[in-house]
Amino acid sequence: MGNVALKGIDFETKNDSCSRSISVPSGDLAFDEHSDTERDRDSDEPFERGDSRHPAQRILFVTSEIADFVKVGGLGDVSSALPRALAVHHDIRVLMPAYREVLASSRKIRHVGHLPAYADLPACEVGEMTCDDGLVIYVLLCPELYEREGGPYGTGPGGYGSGGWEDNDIRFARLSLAAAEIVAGHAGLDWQPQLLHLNDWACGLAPAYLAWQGLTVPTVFTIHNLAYQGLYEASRCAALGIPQSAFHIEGVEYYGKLSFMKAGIVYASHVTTVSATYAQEITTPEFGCGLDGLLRRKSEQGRLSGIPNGIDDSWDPRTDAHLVQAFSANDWRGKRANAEYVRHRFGLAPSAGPLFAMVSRMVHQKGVDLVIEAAPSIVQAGGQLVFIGSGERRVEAQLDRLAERYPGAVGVYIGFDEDEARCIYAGSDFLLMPSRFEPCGLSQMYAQRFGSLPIAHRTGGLADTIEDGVTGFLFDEVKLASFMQAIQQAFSVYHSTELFYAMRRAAMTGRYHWRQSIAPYTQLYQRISEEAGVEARITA
Ligand SMILES: Nc1ncnc2c1ncn2[C@@H]1O[C@H](COP(=O)(O)OP(=O)(O)O[C@H]2O[C@H](CO)[C@@H](O)[C@H](O)[C@H]2O)[C@@H](O)[C@H]1O
Repeated sequence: MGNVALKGIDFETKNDSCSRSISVPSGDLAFDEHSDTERDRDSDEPFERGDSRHPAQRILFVTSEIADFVKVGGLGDVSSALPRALAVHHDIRVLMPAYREVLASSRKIRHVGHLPAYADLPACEVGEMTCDDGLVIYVLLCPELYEREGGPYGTGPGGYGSGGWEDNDIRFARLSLAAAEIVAGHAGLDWQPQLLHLNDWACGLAPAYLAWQGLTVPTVFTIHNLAYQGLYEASRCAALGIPQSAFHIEGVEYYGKLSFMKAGIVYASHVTTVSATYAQEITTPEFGCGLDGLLRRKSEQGRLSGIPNGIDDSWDPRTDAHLVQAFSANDWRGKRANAEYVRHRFGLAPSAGPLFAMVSRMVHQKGVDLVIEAAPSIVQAGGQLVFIGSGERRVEAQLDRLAERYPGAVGVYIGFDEDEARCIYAGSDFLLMPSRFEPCGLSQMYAQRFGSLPIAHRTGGLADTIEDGVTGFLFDEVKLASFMQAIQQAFSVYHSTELFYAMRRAAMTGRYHWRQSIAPYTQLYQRISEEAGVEARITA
């Protein structure tokens, strides 16, 4: 079809089983080699450093993983990309534990601070490292807590859930307290943040430690996944320096246990999550993980909001050096080269049928059980499947059995490999994402950018970032019948080449860039700083 502009054109598939029409979104879809990315850059950058209407602030972004060194899932991506996006306007620095991977990197670490022991939390040093692009990362040097063989959360699959380190309460209370001490100016650094941006349960105690010290510091607590809460026995409070008076329903107590996640929600100035739909969903019993009442209250007070994640410039099929062949929209030969590579890599037979992929932590949340159930029908209809991920051992074993049952049609790689993941997004035709819940989801955005149409449950960020029948397919119920309907539509579209390519092109123009997050975060930082009575200093 060449470089056609689809503005205003409705594609009507001739196939009955997929008779919806697609009106291709976002105006001008004419592709040229410089298309959307450059246009986005011009239009989505709302603030300049020194914009007096929105004072720049000194922000400490606290995280338990960052893709530069160690990534278990989406939080690693966010921690790497969001501070860099916000740095166009703010003086933002990162704090994280000095894991083995951090120490093994070639970056120089300068000792800049010291934090004394507190309760059972050991003393530690603060190191400072500077990335090539100037991002400053403070690392918490405490070898007995962080320097060990295994993932950031434990030795278990994917690092989450079972198999967590036994002293995770101490490890992440230490991280939280360090953040509180740095913002209070007690670490001896020559830089003092005005605001803390905390992420997930591992940093949840930070606003609580501040509150218990009587300090009013603006804090944002971002929930990336409410299902992982950091729950510990009540008897651990003393070891973590948590006052007995805080162990009640309005404090850190959660059904008789201590909850780091709840501490973050209760004590932070503002709670965000990573999509508008998930922000609403977590106020309901179905998605609230027992915290929906508290979150409803936060929402009613205007202290809960959803700011969607984005993707960074590295996710661009025209320039991504990880790919076997770079490609742009309409250059389907380039995309096919990646498909051939993936087929070869996963031992699949050459095929003219569609290639379905799942790139995910293999856990209940992600609905991998549904994909396993759907697999025989997909294969029977002429499709092939590749899986890359790790997670629950039982699920991994099921995937291995599936691959044995369908040699040449199903390929499985149990493990984590970002390079391969990128090739899979580039080579696949459809990405399967039947998540039971999904706070935002990055994989579906990466897939769209790489011309792989997501087939996803209409929930959380998936509902917000996929346009059903335009850039992917959404289904309503986490049930095989509902999922299969969407898969059948995908097959129909695949066999209707013109429509398929139009959807691919529409998906590839998705405007999910971090630049779009700068304004909402900046406005939020400003608001809570004003509320906390903190004068945000203008740093021109
Ligand atoms: N085997 C493998 N090899 C290589 N890469 C792999 C991989 N398995 C997964 N990945 C990568 O890990 C990331 C997964 O991120 P997601 O946001 O989709 O989900 P996750 O549940 O981890 O994140 C949580 O936090 C993020 C961030 O806020 C939310 O978007 C999300 O909804 C929430 O569940 C993607 O970059 C994906 O490519």
